[in-house]
Amino acid sequence: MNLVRLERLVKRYGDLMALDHMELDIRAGEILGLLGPNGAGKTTLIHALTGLIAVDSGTIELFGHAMRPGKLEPKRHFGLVTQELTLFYDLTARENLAFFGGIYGLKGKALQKRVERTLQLVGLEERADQFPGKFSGGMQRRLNIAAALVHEPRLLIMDEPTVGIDPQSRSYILDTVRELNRQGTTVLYTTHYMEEVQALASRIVIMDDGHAIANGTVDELIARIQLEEKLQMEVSEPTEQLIEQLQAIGGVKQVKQEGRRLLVSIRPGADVLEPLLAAARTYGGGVRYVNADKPTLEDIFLTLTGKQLRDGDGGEAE
Ligand SMILES: Nc1ncnc2c1ncn2[C@@H]1O[C@H](COP(=O)(O)OP(=O)(O)OP(=O)(O)O)[C@@H](O)[C@H]1O
Repeated sequence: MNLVRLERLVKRYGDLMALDHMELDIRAGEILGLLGPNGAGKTTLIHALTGLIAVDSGTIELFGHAMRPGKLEPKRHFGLVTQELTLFYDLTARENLAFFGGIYGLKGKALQKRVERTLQLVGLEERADQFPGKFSGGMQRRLNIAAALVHEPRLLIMDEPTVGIDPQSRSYILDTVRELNRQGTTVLYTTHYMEEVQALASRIVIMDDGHAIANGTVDELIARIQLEEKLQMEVSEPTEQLIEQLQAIGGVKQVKQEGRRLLVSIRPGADVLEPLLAAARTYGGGVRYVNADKPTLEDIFLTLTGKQLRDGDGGEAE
């Protein structure tokens, strides 16, 4: 079932097409990773999807309702974690959450229960009565996420929630997203960090120049763009005969020698490990070390867009 369906969305800023016939589905239960370089249109997409801006054309369907600015009903069912923190610094953590819960019409015991549950989920129950100005950057981000969660949305939309925070808070946030998803929340997760999407997302959409250029799991994307796999092998005696034998194995594209190390490029999906090891045993005096490098999302991204993902985001987490 699709919670979100975007069809042929167009958003222009003057001559610039920030969204250029963008298509996107979000399926119930998934963590969808949305990746794109600076200026690809990710934030514009999120703003359009959540009714914060009007689009020029195309359709937006959220939980079966058509979405447009000013429409309230679909807004009850999602939580939005924006890039900028949306917190009140003269309210405590608990009061912040009570405020955001109140906006959604929660009150009394029900509100109190949700606030406590959400504080616990993001690990801030000990800090509940403190003001966010006293928090580390990572803790402020966690409170910001909690503010989007207190009404228990079906869909959580996160726009680069881990930019510029410490590794510990980052890992806490990733764990929280996984836990929420396990409990049934669908997640749209936008990030510059490849490894986050690779670790979290059940499906990935890559966006560039205002539209989707690829869509699938990491394995599907690798298979689709036919990236070669690489294997490093260290042998006791790297003879010429060994290299000839390795090159003759079906599926092996190229063998390069660096001292005792052999770098073997393999056609995608070719099952060559056993014959490689057998040749190395027979003609190379035995194998000392083997390491296989699968193509990463980074490789996929570079191949598809010709761009590095992190050009100038200025907010490395480490
Ligand atoms: N209000 C606006 N007025 C004019 N141009 C805009 C406006 N908002 C966004 N843009 C432009 O639209 C394009 C898409 O921007 P958007 O912020 O959606 O990209 P993004 O993928 O979220 O990038 P980033 O990762 O840098 O946040 C960019 O070229 C941006 O400069």
